[in-house]
Amino acid sequence: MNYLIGIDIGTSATKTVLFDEKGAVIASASQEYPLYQPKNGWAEQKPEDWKEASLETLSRVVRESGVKAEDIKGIGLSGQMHGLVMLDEAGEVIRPSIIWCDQRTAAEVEDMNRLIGRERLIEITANPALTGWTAAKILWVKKNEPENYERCRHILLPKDYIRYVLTGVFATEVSDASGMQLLDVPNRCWSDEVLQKLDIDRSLLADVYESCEVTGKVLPEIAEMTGLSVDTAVVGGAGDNAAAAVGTGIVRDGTAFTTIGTSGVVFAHSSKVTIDPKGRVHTCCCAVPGAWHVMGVTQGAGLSLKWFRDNFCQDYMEEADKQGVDVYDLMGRDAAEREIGSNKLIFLPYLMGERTPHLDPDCRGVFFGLSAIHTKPDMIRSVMEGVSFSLNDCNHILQEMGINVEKMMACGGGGKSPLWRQMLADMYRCEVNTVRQTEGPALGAAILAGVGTGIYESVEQACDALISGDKKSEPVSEQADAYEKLYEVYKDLYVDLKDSFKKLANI
Ligand SMILES: Nc1ncnc2c1ncn2[C@@H]1O[C@H](COP(=O)(O)OP(=O)(O)O)[C@@H](O)[C@H]1O
Ligand SMILES: O=C(CO)[C@@H](O)[C@H](O)COP(=O)(O)O
Repeated sequence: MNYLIGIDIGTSATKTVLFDEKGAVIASASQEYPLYQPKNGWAEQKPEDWKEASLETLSRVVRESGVKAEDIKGIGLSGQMHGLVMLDEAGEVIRPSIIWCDQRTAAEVEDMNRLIGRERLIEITANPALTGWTAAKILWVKKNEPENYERCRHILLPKDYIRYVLTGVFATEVSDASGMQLLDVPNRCWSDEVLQKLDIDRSLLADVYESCEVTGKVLPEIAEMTGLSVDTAVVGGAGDNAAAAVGTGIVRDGTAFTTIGTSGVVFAHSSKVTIDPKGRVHTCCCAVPGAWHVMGVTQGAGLSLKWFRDNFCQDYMEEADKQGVDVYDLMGRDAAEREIGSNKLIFLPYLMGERTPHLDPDCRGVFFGLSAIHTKPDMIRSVMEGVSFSLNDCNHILQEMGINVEKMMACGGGGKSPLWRQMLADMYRCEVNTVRQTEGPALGAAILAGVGTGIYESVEQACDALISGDKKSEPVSEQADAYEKLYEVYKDLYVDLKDSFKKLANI
């Protein structure tokens, strides 16, 4: 039997899973790490933490599975997108990674529009200049930390740094590279024009592969440390959303998924390049060769619920420990008992600014309508509803663009919650389903490794063979009507508060 490994470098943790070629989980391990917020709106993580978590979880799955090293044919990498990793001549990390939800680069976004022109940038990179994307972060370091920029010899994305650790190779692939804003997305290669206009040296960037292509093999010292073989191939892999698409079988037109991880994403597969002229959703290459995807992004989805748990739910955490159950399940159980609209309490999930639909780094979270009647379960429900309203914004834009969605799946940590899935089904007014295989991005990355090493014929064939449907959430029309009224208020709130957010940011 052949075996494959998927490694997903998430924002909350790295999750590594060893699968057999039929897609069964043989062993899995995960390791968490912190998110640093040195200032309001800034977000950083340490690449060294990702490295330690990747090597530790790899060693654990290889050891615990008892599988022979030579039977592990390939590793696929998946990871949080857009993060900037800078390495010096010796391959050492220069500074903490500025990650996807960091919002410090408003001035650099303006610079990009001035240097390239908004329309031209969209034509080449399929997206407008975005604060969370890598190019603006590179310009920020260049301007604010010239000594670090001077020392920099290699610019990598989070999962591509792990590739370098495992193989010694500097490589990336089209899906994640799309989120750097330096890629010619329709033609799937670096854009000389963008690089030249932003004055970024091409030699700093890694070579670009397709997601299934083999990029290197495991280094001898890593094989020794983890129990892997030097013959194990490492394929391109994919950004976490493109990998989750493969892991949930979203590889054909008409299919889409909503993921609630730290961020929230509504993702639709597209066999052609489809661009929102207003730039509210992203268009990227997907992991299926010759195809793309469109996705709307909520900056603080699971992040909002985690923030609420960490700061206000000590009681739930103690109770969950006592009962030996998941704290989110306990919180969800109480929230499910509250009525739709959380007793007229509306949450705006803009804790880290917002991308879709506002593209606004300055907006922030709001509880609107607080009354003395409200209790903690109302607030938990309100957070979950607010995140769902934001995902509903994403879904509306995909519809407005004429993207036909016949099948909507749910995944990510928050996708495990039946309450959250029901909210999405009601707001979208369509079925929201899950797949039996819950490893999402890790499974997607392992499938890509299987295609690259010749175990599977194609991504589509592997998905058809390995992925099967599970739970269904059907929309309930009275609930959908109730959410629709609340959604109108939710949408108005941003319009009403936009200027106040800016004023507050400028103090
Ligand atoms: N049982 C659950 N019910 C609701 N939300 C959950 C549950 N488990 C996890 N979550 C949410 O999912 C988030 C983590 O999702 P995950 O996909 O693992 O994130 P990432 O890929 O960003 O590391 C948590 O922050 C939490 O908000
Ligand atoms: O920025 C994006 C997509 O554009 C995020 O989806 C990141 O890729 C982080 O993902 P999670 O840690 O939430 O999975």
